Amino acid sequence: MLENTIAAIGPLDESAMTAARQLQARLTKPAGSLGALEELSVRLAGLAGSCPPPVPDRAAVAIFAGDHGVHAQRVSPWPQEVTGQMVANFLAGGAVVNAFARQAGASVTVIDVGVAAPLPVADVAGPDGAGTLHGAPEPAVPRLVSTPIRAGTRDMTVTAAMTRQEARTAVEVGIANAGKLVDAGAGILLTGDMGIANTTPAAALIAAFTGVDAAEATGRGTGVDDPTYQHKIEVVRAALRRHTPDPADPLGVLAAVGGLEHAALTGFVLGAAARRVPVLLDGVIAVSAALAAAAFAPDSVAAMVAGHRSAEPGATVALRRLGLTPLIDLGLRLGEGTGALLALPVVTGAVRVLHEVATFDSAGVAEK
Ligand SMILES: Cc1cc2ncn([C@H]3O[C@H](COP(=O)(O)O)[C@@H](O)[C@H]3O)c2cc1C
Ligand SMILES: O=C(O)c1cccnc1
Repeated sequence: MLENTIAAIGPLDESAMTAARQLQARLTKPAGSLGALEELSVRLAGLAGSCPPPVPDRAAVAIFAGDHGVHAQRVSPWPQEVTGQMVANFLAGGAVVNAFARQAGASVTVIDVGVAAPLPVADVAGPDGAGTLHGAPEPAVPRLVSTPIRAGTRDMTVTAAMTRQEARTAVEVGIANAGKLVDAGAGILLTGDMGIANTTPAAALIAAFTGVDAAEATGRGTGVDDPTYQHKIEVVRAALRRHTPDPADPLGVLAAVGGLEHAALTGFVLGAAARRVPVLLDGVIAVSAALAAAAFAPDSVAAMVAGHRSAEPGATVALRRLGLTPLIDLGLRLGEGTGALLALPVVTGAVRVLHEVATFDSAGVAEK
């Protein structure tokens, strides 16, 4: 499945992009006045192979959840059980991602690729547990997809986080879920993540794929103090020294220093690119996975839209390498898919312009 997906990923359609540029020039606004939205609309036309491209409606956020053996190195102040507890919170509709998904009208799917604790989902009451909704579209009930690959990764400072086969299975779970959501009608996919300690493998992936030092790729995650931050950098450095991952072998990099949700997100991005559907990236976990996707298939970058600039320094390193400019920059450092959801109306707006705005000719507006 991985090889077929990579083979299906191709470049943008130049003629659709030319048509979109020409249409932008005829719309009733000064040329270039929509800034980054104009180039985004052109790129989405190239991705869809049509002008205008479809409005990216029926947005779907996929939250890949997993645990991390490297948690044993005390790289996060939070106990590992929080991963499963937050999954239950997502399913009950009570997390920040749920509030933003209701606002954006996006569906929420949680995919368990390796949460260590048994999920306490039997107690989940449903979306009404989230309290009163104010004027939001009726929320789709968050769904759980249960495809655990192992009960968390191994500790990457001791051994490879995953076998190559486990990493491949996780990538393929991501591809399969992208395909299922697109088949169900999603016009845009959004990345989400949950996994206590997952900013540590994200930093290791970013250092491995870009070659920056561990100190540049590593951030404070949920908010570690100064001594823990220095220790976290050393943990990332030790893992890289142990495995010397080869950036030309993305499956090997994911297996050595990645996480189950990072690998699944890699597949999710590849799956979106293969189906020529845009994938809106969230924060540092998403962009670390996007680097792996770009290593598998350089053309997959054409399907990626950077939702926001995470406060994690590694995110900026990764975005620079991918050549992506984030749509919003609000100092967020939460994950879950929250930054991607906030950026969704920007993407929808960029495409809606091509569908709905009058031309100088049709509206009888004089040109300069
Ligand atoms: C209550 C809570 C909700 C979260 N939602 C996302 N994350 C985020 O924080 C975690 C990564 O940070 P670190 O590497 O420092 O552990 C991930 O689970 C990520 O999704 C959360 C973290 C917590 C504690
Ligand atoms: O950028 C993110 O997505 C992020 C940052 C800190 C903690 N968890 C996620």
